[in-house]
Amino acid sequence: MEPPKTLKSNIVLILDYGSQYTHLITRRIRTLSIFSLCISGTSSLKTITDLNPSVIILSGGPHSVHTPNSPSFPDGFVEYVEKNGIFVLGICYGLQLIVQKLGGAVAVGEKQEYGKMVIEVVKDCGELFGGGCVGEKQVVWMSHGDEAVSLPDGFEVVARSEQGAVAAVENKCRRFYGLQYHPEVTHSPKGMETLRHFLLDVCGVEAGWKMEDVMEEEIKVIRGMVGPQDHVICALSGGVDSTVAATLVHKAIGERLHCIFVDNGLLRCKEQERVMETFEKDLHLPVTCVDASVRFLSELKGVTDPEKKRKIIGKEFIAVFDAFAHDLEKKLGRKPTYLVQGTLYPDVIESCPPPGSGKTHSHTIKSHHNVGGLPKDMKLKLIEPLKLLFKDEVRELGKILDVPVSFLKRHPFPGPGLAVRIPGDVTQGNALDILRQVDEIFIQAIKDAGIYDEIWQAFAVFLPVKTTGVQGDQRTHSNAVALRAVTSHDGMTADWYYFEHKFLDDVSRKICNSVRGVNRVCLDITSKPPSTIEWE
Ligand SMILES: Nc1ncnc2c1ncn2[C@@H]1O[C@H](COP(=O)(O)OP(=O)(O)OP(=O)(O)O)[C@@H](O)[C@H]1O
Ligand SMILES: O=c1[nH]c(=O)c2[nH+]cn([C@@H]3O[C@H](COP(=O)(O)O)[C@@H](O)[C@H]3O)c2[nH]1
Ligand SMILES: NC(=O)CC[C@H](N)C(=O)O
Ligand SMILES: [Mg+2]
Repeated sequence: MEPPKTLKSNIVLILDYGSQYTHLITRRIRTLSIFSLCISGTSSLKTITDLNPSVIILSGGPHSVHTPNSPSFPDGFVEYVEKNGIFVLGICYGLQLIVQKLGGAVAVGEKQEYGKMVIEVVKDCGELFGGGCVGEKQVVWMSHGDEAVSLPDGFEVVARSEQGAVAAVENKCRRFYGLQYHPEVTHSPKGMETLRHFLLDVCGVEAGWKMEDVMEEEIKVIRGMVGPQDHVICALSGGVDSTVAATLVHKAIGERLHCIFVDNGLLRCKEQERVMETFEKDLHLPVTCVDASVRFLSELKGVTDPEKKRKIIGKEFIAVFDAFAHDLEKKLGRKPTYLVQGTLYPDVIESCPPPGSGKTHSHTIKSHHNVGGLPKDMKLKLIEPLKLLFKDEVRELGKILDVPVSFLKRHPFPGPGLAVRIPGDVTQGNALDILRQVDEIFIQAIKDAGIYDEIWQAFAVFLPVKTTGVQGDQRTHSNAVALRAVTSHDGMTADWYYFEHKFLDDVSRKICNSVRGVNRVCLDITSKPPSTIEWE
């Protein structure tokens, strides 16, 4: 994206070192009406100077600054920023990079800090948190194993974690600042306030950039891509993303859009019937349902590696879409050339570094079936109008497009469905059947308790272990299941949901009493990070 000319001096440039959250930083800053742009952390000095930023943010990342060949800013960077009065903020790896490059030291920390932490402001009159707040505590989200053990000359510690580790540093004169935690994630409740204060008050950036109207822009792009006679197919899952994507594309090309819902054998209890009914009743979009469960399950038989499972699912989806395009060709006399998917930015971030995004140092966490899981030789060209948006933004867009609230409020359900909730072979024993029953009881209990909307996503997991139980005075050796419910804003970070004990007690008894083959119920109490939301 080209920076707007008029705001050249108000650009916040993000140098990406591979953090899973780099694009959240970009997004959060844009919500402050400040233009921000993300490029690779190892970009040349010329690329950086050409953009003429007023603030540079160095992102987090999976590498350690004390290991050889870890990514860094180019030679001459420090001299350039100091000469031009540019403010630099390092976040996590970025802080460690500043410390190390300017003459301090970073080492593997005595304790690692993952997830929720409390930090305390230890310096009065610091710039990052403003004056007069020494002693103030706040909850922040950490994800690091290294720590700054000695600071470069002129730097001061402004905040420490409750474990005593450096949490924020600054050197006012040289305009270098660092946060060891992630202010950009919503699990750092005061993070946005700190970013706003830093950019507006400390750096003096002027907020004037308005987010373009995504809907109008996307409609223009789609009309430009698809010829006036071309037909397009849309993979519709009944979830929020594909529903919003379909509605948007329908607005752009009308009747030439053909939606397909695939039963891949990995759906939840009665999902096919429920989804088809709601499409017809609420959405008024024509949808063809294809039952492809046999081919998906036979391809998955005996496969235990999570990434292999995801790739197989991605490939099968495309094979089904190709066959649908072929059928349509017979009917319409013209083969659809485009496939609409409701791919979101987090799918892309976690699957692979998107080309041109500057994300060249990140690790692949998992191949989302609709991104990293796609076959290389697929013929249909992709239309993914939501590819740069996060879930909460898609819900906003859905509202503008008048998508019924019933759709927008649905918990996400991944395309690979129950396959990523049965670690190992999905076809083992009657795992799918057991999981469907347990999931149905759990979700119904959540709805009955009136807490569905408080939870971002909830589901059951089939554990491929057998444990000993006593049921009806008989010894049983049956499966265990786990329950997972999380709160989140965009699926990039998540916290586990605090159920009341009575709810858990009721639901656990109900599961063991009604689902044959289960004699133990566990609760997943891990945040993301260190876990991911799905188990595979
Ligand atoms: N059963 C399915 N049939 C057809 N397409 C599907 C199916 N499951 C997933 N897809 C495609 O894969 C994309 C990604 O799936 P994903 O679950 O992330 O999104 P969604 O289902 O649209 O929304 P949500 O995340 O709210 O469930 C979907 O947008 C859709 O294009
Ligand atoms: O359509 C999808 N295809 C996939 O392959 C996939 N993997 C994870 N998810 C969903 O993404 C969100 C984040 O999940 P994770 O923390 O497990 O990565 C959660 O909402 C997950 O349900 C997927 N959605
Ligand atoms: N999230 C990060 O930026 C982590 C930085 C570094 N890899 C560490 O573990 O300390
Ligand atoms: Mg889905």
